[in-house]
Order: sequence, then C-alpha cells, then structure tokens
Amino acid sequence: MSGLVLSVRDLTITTPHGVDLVRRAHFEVGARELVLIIGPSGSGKTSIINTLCGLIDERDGEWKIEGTLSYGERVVDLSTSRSDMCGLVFQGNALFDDLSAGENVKIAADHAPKSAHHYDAGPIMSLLADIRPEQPIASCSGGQKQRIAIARTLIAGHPILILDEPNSGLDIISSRRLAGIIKDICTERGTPVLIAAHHVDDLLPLADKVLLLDTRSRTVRQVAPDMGAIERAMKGLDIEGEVALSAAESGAPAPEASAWRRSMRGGHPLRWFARYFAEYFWVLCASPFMLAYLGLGGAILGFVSMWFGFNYHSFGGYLKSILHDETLAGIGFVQTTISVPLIASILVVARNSAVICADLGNRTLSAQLPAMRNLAIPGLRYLVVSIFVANTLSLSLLTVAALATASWAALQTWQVFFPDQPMEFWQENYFRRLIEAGPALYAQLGWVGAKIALSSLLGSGAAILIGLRPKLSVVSINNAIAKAIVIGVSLTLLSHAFFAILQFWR
Ligand SMILES: Nc1ncnc2c1ncn2[C@@H]1O[C@H](COP(=O)(O)OP(=O)(O)OP(=O)(O)O)[C@@H](O)[C@H]1O
Repeated sequence: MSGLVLSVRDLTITTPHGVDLVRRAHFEVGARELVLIIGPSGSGKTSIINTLCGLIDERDGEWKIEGTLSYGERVVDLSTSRSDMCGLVFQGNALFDDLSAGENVKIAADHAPKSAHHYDAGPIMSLLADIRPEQPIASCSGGQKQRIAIARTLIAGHPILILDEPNSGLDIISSRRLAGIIKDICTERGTPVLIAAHHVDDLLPLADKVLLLDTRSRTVRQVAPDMGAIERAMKGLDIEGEVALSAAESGAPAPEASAWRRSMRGGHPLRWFARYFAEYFWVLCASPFMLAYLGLGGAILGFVSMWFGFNYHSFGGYLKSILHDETLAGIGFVQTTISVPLIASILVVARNSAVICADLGNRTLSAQLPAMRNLAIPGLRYLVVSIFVANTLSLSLLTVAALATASWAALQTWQVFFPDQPMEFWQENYFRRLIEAGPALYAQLGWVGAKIALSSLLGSGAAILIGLRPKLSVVSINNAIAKAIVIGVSLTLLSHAFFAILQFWR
C-alpha cells in the first residue's frame, strides 16, 4: 500500500482572459485521504483539476500556469510539463459513445499499468450492477453514465484520483454508495483522492479535509469539514451577490447587470433570421477557404482540359496548328456550359452537404431544436430557409468563381502551346460558340442555371433530411455526414446528366 502524499506548491493559474484563478496556492492530499475542494461556481475548481491532470498547460491558448506537483519522488513543473499521475472523472462523463458500457470500462482496464491489475475490481463493478455490459452508452441514464465514467477511471489505476462533480445527476442512495466505494478504494489502495463538488452532503461525512477556493485572496485554504463552517465560508465569498445587493441599495445597476440589460434591448424576429442566414452564408459560401477550394478546382480543370485537349485530340500534333481555333472553341464551350458547372457543383455539394449535416446533426443530438420549439422560436424555418438560400447562392457564385479561374488557367496553358498568337485570338475563339449562339445564349445560361438550382435544391434537401433525423451519438452524426455526401453528389450527377440530355436533345 502506498503512503505517498500529493503536494501542490505555488500554483498560479491565469486564464486566457488574464484572470488569476489562484495565486501561489499550496495544498496537500495525504495517502488514504479523501479531500473535497469547494468554491463558488466559476471560481476555478475545474481549471485546477485540469491543470493537475495535465489537461491544460501553457501550450493551450493563452493559459499561464506556474507551480509544482509532487508525489513521492516525482516532481512535475506544471509550467513546462504535463502531469500524468492523476486519473480524472470528467464533469461531463467524456464516455466513448461508439463503445458499449462494458467496452468503455474494458478499454481502460486493458490499457491500465500492470501495477493496477492486482486491485480487486469487485467494488468497482458493484457500481455497475444495473447496467448490461453490452448496453450502448446512448441508452444509459445520466446517473448510469456517471457511474460508468467513475468505474472507467477507477479501473485505470492512476496513483492519484480526481473527480469533478462525481455526484451530479445521481440519486441520493447512489451518491452515498458512490462516496462509500470511493472511500474504500482510497483506503485500500492508499490513493489520495481529490473531489470537486457543489453537493457535498453525502461526501462530507467521509471527507478527511475540505479545501476552499477563496475567490477573494485567490488562494486555497482549509475549512472545517462540517456543513455550518462550509456554508459560512461560501457566504463570505458570494461576491456577485454582494455587488448586486450594494448596487441595489445605492440605486445604481451592477456593471454586469446593466450590460445584460443593454444586450436585451430591441430585437425583431427578422433580425434572428438575418443572423442565421449570415452564419450559413459565411460557412457555405463566403469563407476564404471555400473561395480558394473552388478557385483551385476551376484552375485545375482549365489546365487539364486545355493540355489534354490539344495534346491528345484525335488529329494528334499534325493538325494542331491548323485546327486549333476549332479545338479552342470546342473546349471553351464544353468547359463553360458543362464541365466547370459540373465540377463546381460536385465540389460545393460534397463539402456543403457535410457542413449542413454536421451542423443539424449536432443541433439534433444536443436537443437544440426541441429547445427552440419550447421557446417558441421558429428554428426549423430559420435554419432550413437560410440553408436553402445560402447554398443556392453559394453554388451560383462559386461556379462563376470557378469559371473565372478555369478560363484564366486555360489561357495560360494555351499560351504555352502558341506563344506567338495574340490574346485576342484566344478570346475570340474560346467564347465563340457562346457568342455565336446569339439569343440562344440565354437558353444555354438557363440550362447551366437549371443544373445549379436542381443540384443545390436536392443536395441541401438530402443533407437537411439526413441531418434532422434523430441522432443518438457522435458516431451517428459521422455516419449521417457520409450518407449526405454520397447522396448529395449522386443527386448532383443525376441533375447534371438530366439537364445535359435535355440541353443537347435534337
Ligand atoms: N478556455 C477558457 N478560456 C477563458 N476562460 C476560461 C476558459 N475555461 C474556463 N474559463 C474561466 O475560468 C473560470 C473558472 O472556470 P472553471 O470551469 O474552472 O470553474 P469551476 O469552479 O469549475 O466552475 P463550476 O463549479 O461552475 O463548474 C471561469 O470564469 C471561466 O469563465
């Protein structure tokens, strides 16, 4: 059995916004000790825990971390290294939702260090008595998920155990049972256990020590492990409450309250539609990444059709210079009315189907749509109309962008073959068939427009329907994305083939 002490020295954590959560804090958790860390919501308990578990350090954004964590011989400088000594039960479970309940625990056991294998897994398994090992995570209740997460961390056998709000979502009996099991494990293994919790009633009788994260001095200090002392200490830290109270007494609104009031002023439902439309327009069409993607697609197509059109047409090099005005006119016509709109549609529909499906899948999985319904927000209308309009605009504008880069690349490639020819010759012939069409040009543009409109309509429709189907896990979102891409691209190919047949039907 271990008799080692977890010791944290001079811990300073500064958030990316420059707020010091703790300054030069010290605390210890002894062998076989169960220690609670408490503090107001948002005071920094999770940040401390994540730092001790190596989940945040200076490399993550703009966090600033100083201090050391030591356990026996091992000393970790938290400003330069990530600690790997603490097993963590995450606040939000962090279960692997593509694995069953049993597999979630088994994968942890199979990757545990050998030293963890002699532990008796019986008490841990008793946490899971009402769950079938083959049960999918998606079908477990909140409390069951919590217990699986705890069992998974316990079985991984880290020398130090840290739990972030382990009893939230548990009924009172499970919460007590859990506290007992954690205490037994702590005593039997000699493991220091640190628990961050708001609801301490069930944990308090088993706690050896209570640490308070003092938001005034930004230190960690010990308070007596009884409810009265904890309540008094917490009341003393209720800064927001005090600010609001003193502001109310003086008649002036508290700074945060007035900012909130300002943000609530005005507003019209149309503003929300515009807000969603702008969001989708940016992601589906206007982002620089999207413009570069379509620009590149057009340029490659312009180069390839010109290069292979001239080098490998049926007359070979012999007639290349004699017939090159006709070849140029043919390539120009096919490129502008058939191949660039087709490639642009495939690229846009594939990419945007994935984006739409992922976005709606996530909203479905996280119950955002029922929440909107519950709040009388016409969410589906905002989202669906915005997606249809933004995607059709996207396909039209990006096809024009692809046509521009394809024409530019075609001109550059042609100049490699015929460096002595004037650019006017290229212009005259590349667009000749379109110009010669006269009023029929509008019919040609109409066909291109019809292909784009149908591809966009069918692609968006399929992605919306697939995205809105019920989702049980992130894996089901991934599968839906793959399905939306395949169906969207297939419908695009069929739309283009259908209109191309009508376009050239004689
Ligand atoms: N990635 C981040 N960037 C900037 N600030 C952050 C980040 N994560 C947390 N914070 C801020 O750090 C503070 C502490 O957050 P933390 O989650 O550690 O608090 P907590 O005490 O665990 O809260 P709770 O009890 O509500 O879970 C909060 O004010 C939060 O807004």
